[in-house]
Amino acid sequence: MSAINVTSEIGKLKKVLVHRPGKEMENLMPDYLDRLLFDDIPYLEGAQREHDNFVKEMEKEGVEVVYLEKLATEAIDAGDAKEEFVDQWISESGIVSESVKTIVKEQLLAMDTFEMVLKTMEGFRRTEINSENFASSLADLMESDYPFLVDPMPNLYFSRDPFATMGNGVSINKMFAETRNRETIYGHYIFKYHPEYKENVDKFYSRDDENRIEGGDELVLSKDVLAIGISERTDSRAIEILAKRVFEKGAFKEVLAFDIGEHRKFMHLDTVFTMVDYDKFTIHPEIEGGLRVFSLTPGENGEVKIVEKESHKLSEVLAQSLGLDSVTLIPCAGGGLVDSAREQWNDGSNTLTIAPGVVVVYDRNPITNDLLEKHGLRLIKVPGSELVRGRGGPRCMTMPLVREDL
Ligand SMILES: NC(=[NH2+])NCCC[C@H](N)C(=O)O
Repeated sequence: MSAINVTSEIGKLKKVLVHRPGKEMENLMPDYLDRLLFDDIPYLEGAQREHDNFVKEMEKEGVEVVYLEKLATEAIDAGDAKEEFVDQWISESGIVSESVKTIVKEQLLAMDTFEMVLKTMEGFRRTEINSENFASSLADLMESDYPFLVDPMPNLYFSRDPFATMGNGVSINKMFAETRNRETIYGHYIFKYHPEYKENVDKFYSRDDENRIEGGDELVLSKDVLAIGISERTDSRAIEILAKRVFEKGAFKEVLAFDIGEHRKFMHLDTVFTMVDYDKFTIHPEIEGGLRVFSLTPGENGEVKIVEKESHKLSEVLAQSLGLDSVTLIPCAGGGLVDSAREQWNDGSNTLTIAPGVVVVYDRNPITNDLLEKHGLRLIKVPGSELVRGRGGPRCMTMPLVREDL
């Protein structure tokens, strides 16, 4: 029996993984926001209040919420892998000087495992290491004006992206930017050592794979169909490789690849498209009409057959692949140029469905929310004005581990 079961985007959510924003947020600086994929600096206590409320609302609906930092700690302890983890984290940290590596390793190993996990997420300011204690390398001296020895990982609360569950398996991802690719170490250790997740979980992708793919692009439309965005973050080659592997396992029968172009504002497919009911989707109007969609299905001799869909109308493609007479696409903020741009930017289309027709949304997108309610959806509206400064919404902040089958 696998600890992972995710055969749709809308089946009743039973167990979900999140990360509570931590001190990594207090290592965001205006000069380095681009490097860390942020557009503003959240207020940590406000973001934590909003995140705690988000978790409470899911728990009120009967969802078991587990935290990445806790699962990673349990996995590292279960595998007696603290030094292995620290060595790997240091090798990916960007620290150049051997003496600094030694000092940082000693500091981390002196902490209890949970504290160590949180510190690896937070990063190290240069001032945390007494400069007299280490012989600087030339590289260190050249970088002395950069205030961090090790960058923080402020995007970790977007637990949707570093790995993605699908069927009874997982895609541990290779991510677009270095700042986020480092995040995948936690999922790697969970699926390597955690007693609940180290066995009976199919591994469809690995952080050691070459081509990039991120969980915001990976949607489980049904027990048979995956939708994956070709985007700023996900390479078409990665989709082909993943499709071949899920087909080999008999896990899915079709992968729909949506070409959404390479745009920061549409960084992932789930920023412009999410499933909210058996036959209803939120959509950003800019992708509704002329989207190139490719259907990947099992071919001869284990190959993948790829066909470009003739129709560029998403509604037709979805109805056909999901075996529905028709689907309803609900445009973000009603589709108006100004309103939909404003509300998509604040993740009006990035909804989390916790049961068919029951959807968690940010309260700050009133036009989209009103439209969703008019389509008969029950909304759970949560504040997110600090959380959204990282450009992510309720779907971004969650990774389903168990959903009931439909
Ligand atoms: N699934 C999502 N839409 N995730 C949003 C991630 C936002 C994050 N700042 C990034 O650029 O990666």
